[in-house]
Amino acid sequence: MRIVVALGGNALLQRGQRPDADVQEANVRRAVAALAPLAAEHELVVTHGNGPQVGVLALQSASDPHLTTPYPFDVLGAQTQGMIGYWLLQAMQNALPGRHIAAVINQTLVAATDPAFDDPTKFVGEVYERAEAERLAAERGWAVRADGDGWRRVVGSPRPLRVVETPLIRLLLESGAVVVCAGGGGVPVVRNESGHLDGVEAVVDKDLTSAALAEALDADALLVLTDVGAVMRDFGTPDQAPITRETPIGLRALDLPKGSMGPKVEAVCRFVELTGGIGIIGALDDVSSMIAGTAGTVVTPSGRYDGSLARA
Ligand SMILES: Nc1ncnc2c1ncn2[C@@H]1O[C@H](COP(=O)(O)OP(=O)(O)O)[C@@H](O)[C@H]1O
Ligand SMILES: NC(=O)OP(=O)(O)O
Repeated sequence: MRIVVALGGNALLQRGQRPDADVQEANVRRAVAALAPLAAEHELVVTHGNGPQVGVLALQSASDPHLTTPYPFDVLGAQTQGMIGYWLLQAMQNALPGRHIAAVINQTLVAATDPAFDDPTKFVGEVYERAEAERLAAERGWAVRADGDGWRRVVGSPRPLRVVETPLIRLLLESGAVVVCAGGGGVPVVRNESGHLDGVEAVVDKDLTSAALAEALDADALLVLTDVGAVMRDFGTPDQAPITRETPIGLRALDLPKGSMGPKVEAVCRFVELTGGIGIIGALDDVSSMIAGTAGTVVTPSGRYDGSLARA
C-alpha cells in the first residue's frame, strides 16, 4: 500500500519545549521509531510541519545586523525543510539500514490571488502572553491571534494547489525509497506571467498539502499524526468523546478550530472524498493501531473500516 503520513508540529516540538536542536532531534528519533514499522511494509511518504521552527528562523533573520532585509518566508520555509529533512533523513537511515531515504526540498503552487494572503491564520513561532504578543505586533508589524490559551504570530496561508515536484516524488517512491517532502506544506510559489516560479511570503498548511500530494500520488491512505488520540466530539467539555469511525460529511459537520484540528479534518475529508481512500487522524504512538482500526478517527466513504487498508 502507498501511505502518506503527515507529522504534526507537536511530534517535532511540543508546547513549552525549548527549540534547541538536541530536543528536536530526540523528538524526531521518537517519531521515526513509530514510523519505521510502516516503512518496512508499505510505500511511505513522510511530510512534516514547520510552524514553531519557521518562527524561530524568522526571529533570527529579523535580528541579524548583517541583513538589509530579513529573509522572506519562502526562504525560511526552505531552510526548515533542509533542517527537519536532515534530521528525519538521518534518523530513518539509522532505523532502516539498507533502505534508500530521500529528503526532497519542494515547492507548492498557490494562487497569487488567494484571499488568504490578506487574512493571516497560520501560527508560527512561540506562544506569548496576550500583552507581549500585542507589543511585538506593534513593534514588528506582525499579525497575532489567540492560539488556545496563548497568543502567536500568524502569517498568510494560501491553499495548496499542487506539489511542483510530484513526478519526482513518485519516481523515488517507485524506486523503493522512503520520501520525506512537503515540509512546512512546501515552499509556497506562484507562476508568474513568464511561466516561471516565484516564491511568495506565506506558510502553507502541511495537512492540506499532504492531502493534495496523497491524491496526486494515488495513495491508499493519508495518516495525520498529532498529539491527541482522535478527533473528539464536544472537545474540551466533560462530555468529550473520541470519534472512531466517520464519513467525510459527518466529520465536516463538527465545528473545529481553524488553526489546529480544522485543517486536519479538512485534509482527511478532502482526500477521502476525492479518492475513495482512507484517512486517519490520531496520535503518533498509535500508528500501528490506527491502521489496524483500533485507534484514531478513521474516515472512509462509507464510515466503515475493517483494518485492511484495502478500499471497500
Ligand atoms: N475536536 C477536537 N478533537 C481533538 N483535538 C482537538 C479538537 N479541536 C481542537 N483540538 C486540538 O487540536 C490539537 C492538534 O492540532 P495542532 O496543535 O495544530 O497539531 P500539530 O501541531 O500536531 O499539527 C490538539 O492538541 C487539540 O488541542
Ligand atoms: N506548515 C505547517 O502546517 O506547520 P505546522 O504543522 O507546524 O503548523
